[in-house]
Amino acid sequence: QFPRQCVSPEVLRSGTCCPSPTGLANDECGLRSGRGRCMPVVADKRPHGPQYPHDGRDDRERWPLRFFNRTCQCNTKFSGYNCGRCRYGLSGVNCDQKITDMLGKPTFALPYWNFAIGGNECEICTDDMLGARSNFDVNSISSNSVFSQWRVICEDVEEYETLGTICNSTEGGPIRRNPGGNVAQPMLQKLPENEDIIDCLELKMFDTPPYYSTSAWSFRNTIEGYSTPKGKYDLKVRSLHNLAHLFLNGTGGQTHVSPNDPIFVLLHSFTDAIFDEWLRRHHPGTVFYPKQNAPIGHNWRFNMVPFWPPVTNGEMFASAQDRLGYSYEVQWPTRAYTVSEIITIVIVAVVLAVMVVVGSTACVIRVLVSREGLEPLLVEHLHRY
Ligand SMILES: O=C(O)c1cc2cc(O)c(O)cc2[nH]1
Repeated sequence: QFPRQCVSPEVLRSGTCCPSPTGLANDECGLRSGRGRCMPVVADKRPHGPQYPHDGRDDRERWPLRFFNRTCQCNTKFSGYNCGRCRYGLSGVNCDQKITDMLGKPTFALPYWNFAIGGNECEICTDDMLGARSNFDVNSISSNSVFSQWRVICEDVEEYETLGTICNSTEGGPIRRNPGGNVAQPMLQKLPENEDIIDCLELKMFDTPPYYSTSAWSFRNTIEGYSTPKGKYDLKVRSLHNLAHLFLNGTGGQTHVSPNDPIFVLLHSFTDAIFDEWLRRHHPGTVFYPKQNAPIGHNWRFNMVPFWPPVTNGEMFASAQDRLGYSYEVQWPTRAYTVSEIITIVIVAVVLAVMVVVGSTACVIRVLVSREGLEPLLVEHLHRY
């Protein structure tokens, strides 16, 4: 997540990540043209909750101070790690031209993997997409795929945990993947179902105490995949996002290396799209971040990890529309109706149709009657009886 210019040993030692957008000296963060300036990072000092057991040893604490204490702060029209870009909705050399037709014409699209199709096939694991299974080794990617020789970096967890270094390892072995092939754990051999997404979107609460992988009835923990798709917590369950990872059964199923498999990006853009749909149904205002006692990075107004440049969760959830100016145009499947529901719908529709026909016939008779001059007689009749 850090800009490449900031990860050399010297820059890391300095604790300052303030590159220049022009490459000129004394122009860090575009200072010369008023784009931004290099400023101390503000990180919330309140303690995080006790759930995560690596207190004092986790790089995400008080993000991003373990790595950098000075970063670019951009003036209103500018954005990016070096203030070299325009804020969303503006364009031009000086970022002073409004892009007016943003909503009508989306300017970008994200590829995704719809993993909620059930079954034990990885539809996108073909050689013209993310790579088929090798004919010679079930855990490898076919040599006809561009990803067959894709190497894993940062494989060595120990290097990271014992030396406390940022991963700078040389390349490891090739990506491993055997989708749906974990015979020892049949529950991980099947992808999530479409119905699971429909169920998790019904959950109204964004999160619930203890704001962790043990939370029940929490949309966050359910989409993450630590509870049933309806939100019931169960230690043994793996669903949705987690199940898609574990289904891959290889590099993509191991937390510390999974981003090395290019499927990771597609799996996560689909997960994000489900979250986006949840936000649109339940409104961003309902996203609940506790004031304290959430795990690292999750308390209200903490910087989100590992976002760069630093952004607090309050800023992030101000509103997707305000910050980003776009919304998805996704047609989500609705729940399939049962036979008895269909019969009820048909009966209600027929009754309504009959009422409309009878009502309009009565109107026609009434008009005809009044035309014939019989209305006074009719009124008298009604009064009498
Ligand atoms: O065991 C899990 O639930 C699990 C594995 C795994 C791998 C991964 O890369 C993730 O991002 C999540 C995850 N969960």
